[in-house]
Amino acid sequence: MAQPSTTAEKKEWPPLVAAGFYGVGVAIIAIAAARLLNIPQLATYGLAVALAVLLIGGGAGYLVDRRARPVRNLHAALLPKFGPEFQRDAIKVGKYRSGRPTRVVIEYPSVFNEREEKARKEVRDIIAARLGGAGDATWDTVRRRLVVTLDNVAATPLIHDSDSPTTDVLDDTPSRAATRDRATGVLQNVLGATAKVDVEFHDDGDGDSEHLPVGVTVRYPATRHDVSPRFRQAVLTQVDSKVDNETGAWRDIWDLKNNVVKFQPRPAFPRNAPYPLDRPLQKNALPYAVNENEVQEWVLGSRHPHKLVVGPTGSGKTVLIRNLAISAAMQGIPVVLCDPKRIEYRELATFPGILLVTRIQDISYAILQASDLMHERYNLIEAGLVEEGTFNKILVIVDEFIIFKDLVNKEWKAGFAEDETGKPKPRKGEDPSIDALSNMGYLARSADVHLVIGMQRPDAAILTGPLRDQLRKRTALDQHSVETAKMMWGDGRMGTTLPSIQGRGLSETGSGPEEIQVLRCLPPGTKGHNTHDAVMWEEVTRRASDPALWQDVELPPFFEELEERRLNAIEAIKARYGGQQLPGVSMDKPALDAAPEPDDVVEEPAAPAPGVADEPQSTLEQVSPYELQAGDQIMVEDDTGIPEIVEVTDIHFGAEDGEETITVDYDSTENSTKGVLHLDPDTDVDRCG
Ligand SMILES: Nc1ncnc2c1ncn2[C@@H]1O[C@H](COP(=O)(O)OP(=O)(O)OP(=O)(O)O)[C@@H](O)[C@H]1O
Repeated sequence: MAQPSTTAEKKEWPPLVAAGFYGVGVAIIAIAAARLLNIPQLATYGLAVALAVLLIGGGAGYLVDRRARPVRNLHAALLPKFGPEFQRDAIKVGKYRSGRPTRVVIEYPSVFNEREEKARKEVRDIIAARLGGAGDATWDTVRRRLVVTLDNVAATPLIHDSDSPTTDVLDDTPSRAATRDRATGVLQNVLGATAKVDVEFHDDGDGDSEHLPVGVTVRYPATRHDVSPRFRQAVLTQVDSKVDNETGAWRDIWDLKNNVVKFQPRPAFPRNAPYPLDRPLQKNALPYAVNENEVQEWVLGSRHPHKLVVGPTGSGKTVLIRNLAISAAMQGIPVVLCDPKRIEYRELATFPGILLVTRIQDISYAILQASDLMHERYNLIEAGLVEEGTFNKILVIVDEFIIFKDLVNKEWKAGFAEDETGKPKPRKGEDPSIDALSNMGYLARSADVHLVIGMQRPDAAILTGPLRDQLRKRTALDQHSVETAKMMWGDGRMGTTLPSIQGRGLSETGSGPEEIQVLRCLPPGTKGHNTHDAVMWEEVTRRASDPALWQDVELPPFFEELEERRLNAIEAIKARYGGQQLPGVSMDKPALDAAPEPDDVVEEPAAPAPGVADEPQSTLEQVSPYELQAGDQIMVEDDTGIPEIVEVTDIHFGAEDGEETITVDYDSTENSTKGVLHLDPDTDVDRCG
């Protein structure tokens, strides 16, 4: 229904009637003049002129009217779309062929939203129906002008936005037309209303998939945003989420010079990407994943000095960090691998070049030692004895950083410092290793010390603190929460549509965050380990064991010291359990037995080691120091951080400077020594049940 016009329309007479009025007028004037002037011939001439006016004026008027009629009809039909502001003179016909318009320029009012594909299509359809023929519509959004060029011999009245492939559009089935509209709408929304979207389908596509596109090409108006990886990722996310294809995902290929982006169905991403043993390792490059096209490596250097790995339990974080550790070891780069969860990297305990540190105090010590080494290297550079960047590289990995920080700070606060008089006093602040680690973030790169920080979820202290810029080489595994996406990539949409596949995530690849699959290299004893993994692990171990690799590498002295502590701690534990090894824990080199394929692997509950299950197990319970009694067995750590069980012989309660004090005398059964322990009244103690 046409809306009523606010401007009064002029009454227009049909051309013949109007010419008749003029003719009669001329005849009346001629007759009147003949009578008045008494010249009878005037009436004869006048009637002849009136007849001529009637015939010529009527004919010409009819022709003019015939030309103007389509425009008039078009105006009436477009009025509901463009609103009352839209005047008839806003439609100008540039060219006619055989009396029908072939080029029309329409100036549309500002109320019309040409960004909506649906609205544009309605306008195009009206023009096609009123003017007939097929053609192009070009929208000039700045001047609010629509230029339509028509080939009015075409049988099917259809107008498409310019640059769309006319023949394809004409061949579209309704479902393909719907896909084309959808893709066009989605892409014009993000790349501008004048973006030209060309959607391709299989020539012979039929059945359920006939409407699924096999390619989309977009020519978009020049924009400064397209150089931003984040913008490009956002465009891809839109297409991925809103336009279907056969593989379920798209890849984007940008031609920034020509403002063109092509989308192609992305081949299914591999669930398993074996560690590329055939590929020669580039110097200081640690392979860890594949993106869609190639192996991703972290090149230890000043561009990306340190790496952050985020992944919830079971996402494949351990596998990724293990890849980094073994890649480094295979190049003769010593690795300090700190694992506060203690059992994630057991198989690396015997791996050449890798120092596995699992006890909280040892991890703190290892970090402080690495920090000292870094400062020592600075001394050497400053003294002109060694050139910057020429030391042996060292990789320091702290997995489960948040857990470590929490535990080490608890222990720090539970300990005592001495005041000026030598009396114990509570410690304040954080364990020194936390500060040392933060300083290493800034300084370590020049000393060829590189850090890997692993954690289950992004930690604001790391990602907003001073380490942030040093940790640009990031990987986040698993489908992201909005929070993770924001903290890791500054965009709450990134990674939120990732499939939940072990080892799948987003990684900073140099051209922005990209989807990756972590390389598979599973040692014996890990879930899913099969015969291929066994062969691979044997080869990886063989390569890292090459003596030529290590002959010029000087391992820092704390490597030996901490390794000895670890072995001593294990021996102490074995001794406590009568020399029996705990179920599932093996310090021996793993046997490379044939194992089932990954899909068939069913986790068997670990069988208890012979003898162990039958023996009464000691359990630890946390009790307040006030509950302790003489004769209780409690767990303490010696000066080097090795845990041992001791027997309480006496307890003294007192007060100093208004603060309660608790002192415990004990006997160490393992070392046959006596000792004294100062306990914090608010901190629980591990008592053996
Ligand atoms: N990239 C991968 N390729 C093949 N399998 C993988 C991959 N990543 C993980 N897996 C499988 O998932 C299991 C668990 O992975 P991983 O131990 O790395 O998890 P996680 O994130 O460290 O979790 P948690 O902290 O609980 O140990 C592996 O033992 C392996 O079977």
